Amino acid sequence: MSRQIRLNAFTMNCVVHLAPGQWTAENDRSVDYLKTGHWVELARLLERGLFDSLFLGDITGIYDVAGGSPEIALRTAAQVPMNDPAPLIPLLAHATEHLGFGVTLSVSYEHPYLLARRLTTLDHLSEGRVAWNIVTSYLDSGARSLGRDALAAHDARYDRADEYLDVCYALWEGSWEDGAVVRDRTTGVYADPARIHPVQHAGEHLRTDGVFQCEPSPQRTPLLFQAGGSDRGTRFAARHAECIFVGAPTAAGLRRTVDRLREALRQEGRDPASVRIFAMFTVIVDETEALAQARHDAYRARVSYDGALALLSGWTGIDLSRYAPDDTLAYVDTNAGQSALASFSKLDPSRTWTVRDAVEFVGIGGRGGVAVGDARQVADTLQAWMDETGIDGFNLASVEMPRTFEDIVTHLVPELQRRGVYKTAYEPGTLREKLGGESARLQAPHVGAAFRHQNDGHESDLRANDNPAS
Ligand SMILES: Cc1cc2nc3c(=O)[nH]c(=O)nc-3n(C[C@H](O)[C@H](O)[C@H](O)COP(=O)(O)O)c2cc1C
Repeated sequence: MSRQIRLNAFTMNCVVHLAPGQWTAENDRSVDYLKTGHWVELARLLERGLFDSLFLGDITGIYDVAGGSPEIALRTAAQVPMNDPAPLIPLLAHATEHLGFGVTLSVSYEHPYLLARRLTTLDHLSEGRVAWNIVTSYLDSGARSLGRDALAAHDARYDRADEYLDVCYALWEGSWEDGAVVRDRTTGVYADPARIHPVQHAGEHLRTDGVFQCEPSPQRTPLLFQAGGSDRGTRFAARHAECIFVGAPTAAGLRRTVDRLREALRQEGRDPASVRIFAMFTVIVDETEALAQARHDAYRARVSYDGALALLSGWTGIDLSRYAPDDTLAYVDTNAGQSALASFSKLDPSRTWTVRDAVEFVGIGGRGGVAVGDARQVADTLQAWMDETGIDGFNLASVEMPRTFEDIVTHLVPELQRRGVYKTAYEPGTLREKLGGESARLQAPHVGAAFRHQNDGHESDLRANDNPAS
């Protein structure tokens, strides 16, 4: 039987996500990102299309690498202005029943105690439908805005992130035992203090000493997503991620990334098939191939080259405005996102990219593949990418908001269902269970499961510093 294709919608709480220039079209609703009704309608549309989740990217800082200033990004709205994604989630959870919500939160600028509390709150209010996209942040402008001299070194960001995750696991899994919440109206006891444990951690980067402030949410640890593809990022993903988000413009390049990730999972002692890998992708689908092509041509004509240049320069950390458009992109290690530059250089040696090629490519859908056609053609392409690369599904970006997602729900989803490669109903349970997890909670051999309090169901005699985060 053909493998099931999973779909998430990939967007950000802003005007321009991965399609600079498109907001200027009369029918495009991207500027409505400030309105609650816009988001509620989008979430309901995605749920009608049985998407697994609305995946919200986020960045800290603005794109000021191109031209050495924020001018281009501000003028073209290239991921600025950008609102906070997290407050959307309770609103959208209330408007839907099954749709999951991926939220990007950086580990670089806030203490894990606060971030863990925010995610627990979201997991409660969505009844277990939250995923966390763990990022370490790659913009120097963000570091400076938050009072740092500069962005921390690339691999050091991941080292600190490893410790950060250990503190989060201890808070989510180890502080409150199952059964600690008694809620006994007769005795007036809400929680049993004997079953609630302070987390004591004094590590290289982080310290905490205290009881977690929140009672356990349905998933405790939210479903964990990660998206960094450098060598160090891949090791981080292999240790923590339950879902991995990758982006490469060609199937051959993507295959290399996926193979590397599955191998890293094996080395980490995890079943490589237990982690779901999603590829960034853009679909332009319509009733006929001619209609889809015409739409694609119109989109191409509207791409803001400057906006795309600002994005790609920010992702790679290289000011591409300083190069001639016909210069070839070559790989160098940078302190920003290493995998972004690799996508357009060393990842697929069969293809060379000039600066212009890469910027124009990024103008529709970022670093991911693009499929244009009628439903059968697009379904063929998605199935071919699944087979060729070994991914589990796609994070689909929009070009025209919300038309791209409307067309997917109207044309593509029924075609995938007819082929038996797409669900016809949601699975019950939390987001982790809907995505194939055996339980709402993290399970061994995932590293986070080891932080669970071992004494569930019995009188506690554990000292807090028995906790593995100590
Ligand atoms: C598909 C994809 C999506 C990403 N989305 C975000 C995001 O929303 N916010 C963010 O700060 N970083 C995002 N990143 C960047 C990564 O989290 C990471 O910081 C960056 O790729 C640098 O790490 P690397 O050198 O290991 O690739 C994304 C990366 C990829 C590949």
